[in-house]
Amino acid sequence: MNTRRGLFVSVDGPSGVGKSTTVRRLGERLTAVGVAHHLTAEPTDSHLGRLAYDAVGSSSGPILACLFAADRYLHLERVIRPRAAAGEIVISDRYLAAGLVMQQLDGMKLDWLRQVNAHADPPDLAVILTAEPGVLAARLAARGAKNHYQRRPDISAREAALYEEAADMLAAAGTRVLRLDTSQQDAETVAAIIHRHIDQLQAEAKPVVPAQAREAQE
Ligand SMILES: Nc1ncnc2c1ncn2[C@@H]1O[C@H](COP(=O)(O)OP(=O)(O)OP(=O)(O)O)[C@@H](O)[C@H]1O
Ligand SMILES: Cc1cn([C@H]2C[C@H](O)[C@@H](COP(=O)(O)O)O2)c(=O)[nH]c1=O
Repeated sequence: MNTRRGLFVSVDGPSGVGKSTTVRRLGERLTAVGVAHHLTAEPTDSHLGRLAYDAVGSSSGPILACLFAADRYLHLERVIRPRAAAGEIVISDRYLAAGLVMQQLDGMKLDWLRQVNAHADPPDLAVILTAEPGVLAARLAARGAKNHYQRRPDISAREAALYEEAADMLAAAGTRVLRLDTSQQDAETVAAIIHRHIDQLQAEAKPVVPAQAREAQE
């Protein structure tokens, strides 16, 4: 029986900073040491996630904010909460911070975005990947833009500043935030740092005591 407590870790950060690459590397590391985990992402591949994804570029800020938040709530109900409760390490490529940042680029105010997302569980660890704007722009150019946000000329500096602000806000609200500057560190090194923090969080968490063992102790 798995007696370790599950954890929910989100990985966010500006366009092209390396979220997907880092999450994949982290998954490989956890697999190598036999830790039960689940890699997931937002938008999800549910009907709501597809609706949100397809609306990017053609819908206004309020519509996008509500669609992405609805997908987030479904993600929590169907994937994040049940899997973490079953003892898995759930790692999401984009989560709440994306909702607080991307829709500001669509003209929405941060306070309103917080309210729309008020019922989204805080992650046990919110990783915010950062890099110098010049590095971000170079990574985006090398990989290629995937959406209309990434084709804006000043996107890297603007997003980097908004993620800093979102990280401050999450930390002030009591969420454990890990900011990692990836400008000089490859994805493997970044994944190894996150892995160490996950180990630390698990060591701090009380193990789940199965009911029978608890009764025997009492
Ligand atoms: N730590 C790193 N150092 C250098 N290059 C990296 C690092 N992490 C990722 N990359 C490279 O940067 C590019 C963007 O990476 P990736 O697609 O993982 O970013 P992303 O943040 O998931 O992008 P998006 O915001 O579009 O979802 C890729 O070419 C990837 O190989
Ligand atoms: C969670 C979330 C996502 N978005 C946008 C940002 C991108 O355009 C896509 C995600 O695609 P990627 O492959 O991860 O780059 O969705 C958003 O606007 N708001 C959100 O909350």
